[in-house]
Amino acid sequence: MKKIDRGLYIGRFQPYHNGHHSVLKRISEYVDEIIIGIGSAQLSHEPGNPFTSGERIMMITQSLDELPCPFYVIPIEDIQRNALWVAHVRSISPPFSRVFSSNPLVVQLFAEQGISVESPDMYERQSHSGTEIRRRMLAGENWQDLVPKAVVDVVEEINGVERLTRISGSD
Ligand SMILES: Nc1ncnc2c1ncn2[C@@H]1O[C@H](COP(=O)(O)OP(=O)(O)OP(=O)(O)O)[C@@H](O)[C@H]1O
Ligand SMILES: NC(=O)c1ccc[n+]([C@@H]2O[C@H](COP(=O)(O)O)[C@@H](O)[C@H]2O)c1
Repeated sequence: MKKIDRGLYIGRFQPYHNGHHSVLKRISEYVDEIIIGIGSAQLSHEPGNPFTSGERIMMITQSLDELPCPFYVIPIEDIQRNALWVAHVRSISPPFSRVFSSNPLVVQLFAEQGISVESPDMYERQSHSGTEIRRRMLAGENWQDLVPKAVVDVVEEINGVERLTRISGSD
């Protein structure tokens, strides 16, 4: 049976931005397939987590139409027990042999289960973070240049900036 080198990349993607996009394009050069795990999938309509998992799936899928390897996007809800989280992820994900994340808790939890985690280099981190993009959306500043065009289209389709403004009590 052929062993497929499948990598798991986890994030909240609130929203998906050019930093995530550059990491995924880089990873796709050396794994056979990629699983993109949408963390905190149950959260939406909060200032720090404005978009639903379905909306995040649209952002990611539409941005990655030219990725050179197959990819899967799966929602992963949080659970109350960190010690069981890796088993939870494995129970719902396609099988994977490695993980990509820079989140220290994610790195620790997978390492404790004997799964190596690679932390890809950051891409222009000062501007390319979900926090900065949400701040710019609220401030009426340019956020569109920090995300793939497909993400701009999805945010427009769902009136995402208006939603974020309302739930942040900023209008
Ligand atoms: N600019 C970037 N370049 C490369 N990787 C990034 C960048 N920003 C975030 N990541 C990584 O992407 C993964 C998912 O992160 P996440 O979706 O929380 O993005 P974030 O920009 O850090 O969001 P937030 O600011 O909302 O916490 C994490 O491993 C994180 O380290
Ligand atoms: N106990 C848990 O449910 C648990 C533990 C570790 C990470 N996570 C999730 O993994 C994701 C990690 O993504 P970030 O790197 O974007 O923070 C987050 O959604 C976080 O909530 C969940």
